Amino acid sequence: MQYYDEQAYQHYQPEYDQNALDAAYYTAPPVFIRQPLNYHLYTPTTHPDFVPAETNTHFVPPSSELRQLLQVRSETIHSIAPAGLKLPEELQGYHTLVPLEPSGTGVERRKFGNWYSTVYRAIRSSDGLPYALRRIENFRLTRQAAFAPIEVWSSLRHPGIISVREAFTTRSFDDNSLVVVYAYHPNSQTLFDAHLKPKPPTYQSRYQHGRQQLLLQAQSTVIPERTIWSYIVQIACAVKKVHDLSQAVRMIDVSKVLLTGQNRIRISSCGIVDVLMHDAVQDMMLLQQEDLTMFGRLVFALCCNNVSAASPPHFQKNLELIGRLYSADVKNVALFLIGKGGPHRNIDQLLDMIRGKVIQEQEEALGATDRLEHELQSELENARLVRLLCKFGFINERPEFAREPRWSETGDRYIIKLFRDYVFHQMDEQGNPVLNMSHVLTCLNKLDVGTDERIMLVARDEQNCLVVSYKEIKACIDGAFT
Ligand SMILES: Nc1ncnc2c1ncn2[C@@H]1O[C@H](COP(=O)(O)OP(=O)(O)OP(=O)(O)O)[C@@H](O)[C@H]1O
Repeated sequence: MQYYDEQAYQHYQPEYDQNALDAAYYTAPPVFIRQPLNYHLYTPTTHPDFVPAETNTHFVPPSSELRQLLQVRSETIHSIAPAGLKLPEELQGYHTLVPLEPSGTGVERRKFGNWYSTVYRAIRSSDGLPYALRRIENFRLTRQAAFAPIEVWSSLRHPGIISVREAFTTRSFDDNSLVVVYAYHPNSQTLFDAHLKPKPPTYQSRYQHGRQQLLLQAQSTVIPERTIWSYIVQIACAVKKVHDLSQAVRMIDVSKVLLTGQNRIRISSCGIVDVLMHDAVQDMMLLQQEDLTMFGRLVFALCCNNVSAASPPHFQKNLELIGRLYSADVKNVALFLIGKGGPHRNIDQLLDMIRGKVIQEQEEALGATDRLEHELQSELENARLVRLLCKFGFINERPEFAREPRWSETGDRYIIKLFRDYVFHQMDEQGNPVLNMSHVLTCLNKLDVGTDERIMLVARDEQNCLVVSYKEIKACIDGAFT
């Protein structure tokens, strides 16, 4: 059985030190002490050879990392905005706004078409859930009909597209703003931030003449080919879905495609361009062609680590760079998308070109569902054991009911008390308490099932002992609880 994984904590930074604790003890404000969680206290149900929980699979990180990732996401959801931002208290049924991007002087702002935009997280009052609100500043809606595309987008669900909830205009920011509400994916990053943003050099250690040296080294900016293919397949599937509905995505850009999980990307900001450009007459065929071109530019940008890699005057040089860094297939896809596939190219032709890669992606995705099912299995155990412990909590040690025959620790209830001692209060030869988590989990799992295995329960004074099966103890607990 694998339990507590020490390695999972080697990067753990306790958020306190003794001085801070002492100071906090004597001065009133309470401190939040974060205890490291035992992410690994679960009983595996399948041999790791079949569902490798420790290895890093394409979409799912190892168990310990996965749990920490989910924990950090949960912490992010509950974080609050720094004071003094003067954000609206309430906005069309949303509250507790938190900006998702830095603001203020010195922060470079890119435009969304002709408009500045800001993304906030906010809680929707009606369901208490977090959403992402993209606000387009200083936008005046001329006709209500401009919201028609939002209806279409809000009924579209696809794993490669961030779902749209609704859109509205508001004056709560002291201007005319358009707000489109999306599903919120905590801790997601734009592809630009994840891959193209210049990264600070890191220290690498190496040994020379028997001594360790730390050297500053630039981080590699080359995205592995496997990742590039995964992104291409995911975007292609999302575009296919949209084009099949006779719509166009209209915004495929490294700053608008989000990395929401390990190698998992989703197109964000859908529907906004449709509202902003509602008054312009549009030919859907042309817009769909434009989608493919934007997709091609994105592939160029990712492969060359340069947002404008597909633009003149360096197009040819960058094409050669792709040829050097990646296989001919990647280069062909980039060229096809950028326009060399002819004026009538379509998403189905692209999907035909990358069939092998789509199959590989499908296998990885099925592997990921197996892995997650395996992880869920341990959570299931978790929930059952918590329920069992709650029952124990209700039943054990009720001195106030000592004379009440239905509660007192006689008969069946005496067995429960002895079992509690057997599970939690074991002593070693020197009389020290034994804190053996795997013993506790094994006992509780057997109790949960009610196995026929028999154990010997010894009274504290060691004068009496009882041999009972887990099945009998389970019946005692159920009886007492009921
Ligand atoms: N649906 C969402 N869920 C979670 N985070 C999101 C969502 N949409 C956007 N974000 C986050 O909000 C931040 C700002 O998004 P935005 O699209 O404005 O990116 P940007 O890089 O700041 O681009 P721009 O300069 O165009 O504003 C990004 O960090 C992005 O990850």
